[in-house]
Amino acid sequence: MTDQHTTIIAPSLLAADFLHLADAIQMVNKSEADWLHLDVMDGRFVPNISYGLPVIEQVSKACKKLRDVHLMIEEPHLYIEDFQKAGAQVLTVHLEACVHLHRTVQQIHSLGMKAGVALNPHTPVSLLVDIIGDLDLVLIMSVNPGFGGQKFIPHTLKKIMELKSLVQSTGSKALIEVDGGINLENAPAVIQAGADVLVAGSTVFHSKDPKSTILALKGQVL
Ligand SMILES: O=C(CO)[C@H](O)[C@H](O)COP(=O)(O)O
Ligand SMILES: [Fe+2]
Repeated sequence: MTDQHTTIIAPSLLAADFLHLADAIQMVNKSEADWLHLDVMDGRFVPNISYGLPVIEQVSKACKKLRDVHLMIEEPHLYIEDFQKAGAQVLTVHLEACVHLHRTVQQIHSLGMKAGVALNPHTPVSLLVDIIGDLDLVLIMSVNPGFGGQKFIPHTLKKIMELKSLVQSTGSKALIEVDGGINLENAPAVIQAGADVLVAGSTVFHSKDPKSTILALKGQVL
């Protein structure tokens, strides 16, 4: 999607203190984070409900970083324009939730957003062969979607490598984003496997010094 040499860090607001969202956004604005990751859960595609359009609209007004919206919802095609109006800049839908994935990607692009497709841990990378050329981003779920604070599933490292080969062999511009259970211990291996973007919720927002943790995730210790 963009020429970049350092890893993009996208803190996930899911792990922030919801009573003090403004503080969390100011921290992200002042940090070396590149994006803000926003997780939308509908209680149907995943067994949890997070936050939705009104929250993203307000967050977008205050957030100076790129808004990376991860839709864990059924029938996401019904809400593409709503999320664009709320301030989404990258909009990621789950392959498992889309019957007409190509049409949904076209819809996202027609509204001026970057389009991402997310894969659950059990969904093979090979299912992307006929869509990879149209994507700006692929999100590899490294936990089962629905909750923050879960443990990284090790076999997803192999999927990141498979996706990297697919991206390189097809000349796709898609960035590889990895989401779930990322911490300071596993981040180097995830980057080594081919990740361009690391999502980190608990590791950033539950740390004593979130700004330093963001730098450390990038491999630049303060
Ligand atoms: O999509 C998600 C969960 O479905 C979140 O982005 C992810 O879990 C981030 O949280 P953590 O870094 O705490 O695992
Ligand atoms: Fe996410």
